[in-house]
Amino acid sequence: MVGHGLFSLIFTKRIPLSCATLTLGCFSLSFQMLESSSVLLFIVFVLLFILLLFVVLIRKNGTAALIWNEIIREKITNFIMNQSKEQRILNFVLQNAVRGDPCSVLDTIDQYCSQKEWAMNVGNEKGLILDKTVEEANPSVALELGTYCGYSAVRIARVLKAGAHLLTVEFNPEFAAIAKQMIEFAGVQDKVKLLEGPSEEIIPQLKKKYEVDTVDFVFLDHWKDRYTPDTILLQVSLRSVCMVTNQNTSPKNILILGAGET
Ligand SMILES: C[S@@+](CC[C@H](N)C(=O)[O-])C[C@H]1O[C@@H](n2cnc3c(N)ncnc32)[C@H](O)[C@@H]1O
Repeated sequence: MVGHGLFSLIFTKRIPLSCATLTLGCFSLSFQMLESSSVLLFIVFVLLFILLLFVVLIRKNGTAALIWNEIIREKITNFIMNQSKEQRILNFVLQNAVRGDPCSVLDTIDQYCSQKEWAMNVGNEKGLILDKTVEEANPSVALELGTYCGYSAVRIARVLKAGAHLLTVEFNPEFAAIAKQMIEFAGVQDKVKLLEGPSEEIIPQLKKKYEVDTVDFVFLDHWKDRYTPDTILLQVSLRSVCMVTNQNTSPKNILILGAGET
């Protein structure tokens, strides 16, 4: 009807042609706008729905929460702050812990990781079992595979007897650099030697390069696919007495923290 009226107006020349073209253009434009705004609205609605689903998933599902926190959120924070999570942990310790006090360093790391960002330290709960196991083994030479930021290295070093020392192995250069600063700040640097490199290369060199004949205590806390091969390597290369791990996928005769003896 509207179209017919417009055409009759144009053909009876009651309005100029350019004006009619403009009116028609306005009509089609507003129709297109209406169409595109409803498409836009639909897209916004779908995105909001996906977001809602994602939030529910993160709250209900541990894996989704881990993916969100460890991959997406952490990458975004790293990008915005131009800094890694491990660097943020170290900075928090440098600003809030007491220099030369290992317990204060451990408490500060625990505080940061429980309140701000989760990190793969052994933590206080398993840490208490680790302390007890080290004290019982009373090692002269202890070995840790997987230093990360140095949390467990500080933990082990602070309960070692006088004259004893810990060798800790880390293949990630960034983590190794952070752990060195953490160990120094905690004041246990005289008891800890950080060996940078993959465990599979370091273990066979322990005897010749680092003059280690026996390790009295081993804490396996690196990637779990290396547990069995590194245990075998340790048995071939050295005499190791007490082995402790943080995971339940380890070889037999190794104490699993929090799970008793296997
Ligand atoms: C679970 S974290 C260690 C946490 C640390 N023990 C603590 O409780 O503070 C595992 C660490 O092992 C290191 N790692 C994994 N495989 C390794 C290997 N084959 N040699 C040396 N380091 C390794 C990783 O880079 C990571 O920093």
